[in-house]
Amino acid sequence: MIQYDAIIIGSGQAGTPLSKYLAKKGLKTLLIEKRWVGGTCVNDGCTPTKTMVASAKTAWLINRSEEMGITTARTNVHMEAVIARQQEIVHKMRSGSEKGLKQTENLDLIYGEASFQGPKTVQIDLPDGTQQTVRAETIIINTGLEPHIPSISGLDQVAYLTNTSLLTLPTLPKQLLIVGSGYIGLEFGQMYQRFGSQVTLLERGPRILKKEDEDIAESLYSILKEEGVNIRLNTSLLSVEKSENGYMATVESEGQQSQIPFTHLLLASGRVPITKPLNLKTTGVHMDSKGYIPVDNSMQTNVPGIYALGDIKGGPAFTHVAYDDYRILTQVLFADQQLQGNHDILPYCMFTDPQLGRVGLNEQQAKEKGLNYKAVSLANTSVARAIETGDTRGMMKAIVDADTDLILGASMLGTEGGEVMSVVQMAMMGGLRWQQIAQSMLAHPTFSESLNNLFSQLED
Ligand SMILES: Cc1cc2nc3c(=O)[nH]c(=O)nc-3n(C[C@H](O)[C@H](O)[C@H](O)COP(=O)(O)OP(=O)(O)OC[C@H]3O[C@@H](n4cnc5c(N)ncnc54)[C@H](O)[C@@H]3O)c2cc1C
Ligand SMILES: NC(=O)c1ccc[n+]([C@@H]2O[C@H](COP(=O)([O-])OP(=O)(O)OC[C@H]3O[C@@H](n4cnc5c(N)ncnc54)[C@H](O)[C@@H]3O)[C@@H](O)[C@H]2O)c1
Repeated sequence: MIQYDAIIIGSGQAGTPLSKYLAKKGLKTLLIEKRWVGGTCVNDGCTPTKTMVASAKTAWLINRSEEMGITTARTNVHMEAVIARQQEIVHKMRSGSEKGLKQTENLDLIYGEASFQGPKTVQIDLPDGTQQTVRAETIIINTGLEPHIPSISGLDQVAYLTNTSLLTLPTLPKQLLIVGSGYIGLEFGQMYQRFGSQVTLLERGPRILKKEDEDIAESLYSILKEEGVNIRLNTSLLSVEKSENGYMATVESEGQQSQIPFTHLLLASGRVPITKPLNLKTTGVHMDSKGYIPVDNSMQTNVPGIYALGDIKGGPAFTHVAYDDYRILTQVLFADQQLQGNHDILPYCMFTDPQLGRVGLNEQQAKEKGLNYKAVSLANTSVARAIETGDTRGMMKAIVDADTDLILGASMLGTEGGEVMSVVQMAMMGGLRWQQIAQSMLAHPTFSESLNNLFSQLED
């Protein structure tokens, strides 16, 4: 049995940089990965989807080029080339990351599935069918999430897709049925509608984006409808079966059953923690009812020496949160500090087009918290940069504290909404009051310049 100082299970957005950091600090470190280095983000999350969103935007821009005074020949989408471009970028990032790990002194990378045999002992099931056992005083779990597969009658008869398998499908689905209208459903749904599929999104709730403000969700809903995405709200998928030309779905909406034909099915109804294979019962590490591993402010589980980072610990599931967990743990282990991620001003961005950049509180959260707030919004039809660049869809919205004038949060639904949101995030981090943004000189004509107009409405 090989003894290490630290073992990291899962090469995700926290585990990968952490393994290099620990090894550089002189700890004999082992990183165990069952699939691909880089985890979800690099391989079947952020990188491939945003690469394909860019291809889909190109198709969309070409299709409306006449509005900008340019005519082109008919648009042809070559799915094989779109997928090849995406895979090339993914492989480049993955192999760059793998090379960096392999070149790090004091660091071993072993491909295989890890499971605990005790609080300090881990077994690795290697790809050749053999096992290896390793030990360490410090063990970090960074195993992430996987797609939730809902129990739907007839699903075993359908070669359904997930966010992983759709990324290597070389053909364009004719009729793509998507279960779930969360980030994954919306990003893929719009992307494939733009590539030329007829997309139907099923959402069992009464609206898309239930965690976002209703006016923001409504604005994005209209944008997607306008592009031809068929969104069925209050609708649950009951069963699927083979039909003459593909498949048939039976759905229920407000007590009524109806049928939807489809050629491909994407399951995007949420993601679940990968904890089962870890055999945590041998460690005494607690899981919650959904299988997430709760941690304290120092990222430690209830068992001393076992830590959990990234999506597996529950809470917001984003790459930058996992990376922040890595930063926090390095402070805890080497600077003896108990830092806490500042999730009050948590930023995130959904990469539909237009993007939805979000930071801090939205109006419904401010209401739920009973805060004394003011909300202000600006349609992008009033944003000079949006008019000039030919895309006035969406809106800007901000929430401020009515007592302190500090900015509580923003929702930026618009072209480069993520970038404009980041400007507001910096203002929040710096403790600026809304008047300072309303009266500051911002470069003309940028999207961010319209923050002047957004916040100056509060002067009335
Ligand atoms: C389609 C999609 C798009 C996304 N887009 C964005 C985005 O634009 N922006 C954003 O911020 N976030 C995005 N996310 C979320 C983001 O990918 C995750 O939040 C992030 O990857 C979480 O990182 P992590 O470190 O927790 O784990 P992961 O990146 O999920 O890595 C976990 C790793 O652990 C490995 N593993 C699991 N069990 C074992 C085991 N027993 N033994 C060994 N290895 C194991 C897995 O194979 C995996 O490589 C997206 C997610 C998806 C699915
Ligand atoms: N741009 C980004 O940052 C980005 C992009 C993609 C994913 N992600 C991360 O991945 C996580 C998972 O995304 P997701 O979209 O899979 O999950 P989600 O939980 O965000 O959304 C799932 C949706 O499916 C609906 N649903 C669930 N079961 C259903 C059913 N049987 N029939 C109809 N609707 C059903 C839910 O009501 C919900 O609206 C996100 O929370 C996010 O953190 C981030």
